[in-house]
Amino acid sequence: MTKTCLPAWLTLDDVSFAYGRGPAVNRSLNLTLGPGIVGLLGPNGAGKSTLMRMLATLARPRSGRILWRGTDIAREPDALRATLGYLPQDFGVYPALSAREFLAFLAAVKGLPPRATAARVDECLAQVGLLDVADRALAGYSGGMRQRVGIAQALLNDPQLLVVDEPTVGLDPAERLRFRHLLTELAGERLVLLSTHIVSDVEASAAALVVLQGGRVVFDGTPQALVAGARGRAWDWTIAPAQLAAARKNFVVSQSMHLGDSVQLRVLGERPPGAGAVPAEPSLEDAYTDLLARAASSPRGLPEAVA
Ligand SMILES: Nc1ncnc2c1ncn2[C@@H]1O[C@H](COP(=O)(O)OP(=O)(O)OP(=O)(O)O)[C@@H](O)[C@H]1O
Repeated sequence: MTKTCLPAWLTLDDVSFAYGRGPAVNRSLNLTLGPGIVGLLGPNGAGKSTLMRMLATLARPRSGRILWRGTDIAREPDALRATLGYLPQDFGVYPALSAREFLAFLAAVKGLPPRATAARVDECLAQVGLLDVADRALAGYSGGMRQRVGIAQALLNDPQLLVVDEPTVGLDPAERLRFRHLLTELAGERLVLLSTHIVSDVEASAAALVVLQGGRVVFDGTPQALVAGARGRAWDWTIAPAQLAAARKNFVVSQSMHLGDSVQLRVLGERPPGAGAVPAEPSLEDAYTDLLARAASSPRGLPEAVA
């Protein structure tokens, strides 16, 4: 996927982007991605959507190059567009249309050959599990079903690069799970770039993670490597409820659970937070929380251990 995996399908070479005055993506963006699911994690405002818009050829980097299989997409955007599927964060549907009508419309917009459209639309609806309800008006679809329509439209041209921007926002847990399974099924020989700020969205499926913060890549590697970076820095600590506010203020707390008259915390940091704290095995969520805290406190935004 990133760094270690070949072949390199998508390469970002010193990419930067700015809206007006402030940089949204800094000059140092360098990534090499291959097929499989790549989770793009980062807090709000990290630059995930901006990066995805550049990959979808909707925004041009201010500097640097994005290469799709060796071709600079700024010079030859069609090389990528022909094989790109994109589900934007703000994907909207025409509520009066059925899924089948809506996809047929988008197939025409995308220039699919008219004779092949009906069959391809049904294939895509089947892939996302919506064939049975294909003739129902989209107004009656749940949020999760609408997102699956979004994936179906992104699949119309059988893309090699599928860019999916925060697809699970607003979905209930069952729909979220179903959506994750769907992306795993679709990955195969595609590069699926899935952006989210929810670690569990990518925990089970992504073989590679890229973490952005403040427009910089602060981690690029496997989930296992991210967890390894937090080993020795996670502590379980049981305190009285009255100490909770101070603990939150003074330490990086990734989890807290009230147990009767005490509170059990998972704290991240170099040293034990206090008496009675015991070492713990960090989860991916812990490692991500730790990474963001370290990146935020580092002057260059890059923690030494993961740079
Ligand atoms: N159209 C715009 N004009 C000006 N600034 C923008 C615009 N879109 C985004 N930004 C700024 O660029 C930075 C990166 O935003 P971006 O939407 O790419 O982040 P994100 O990681 O996708 O965040 P979120 O999870 O909230 O969508 C932020 O500081 C944001 O305020």
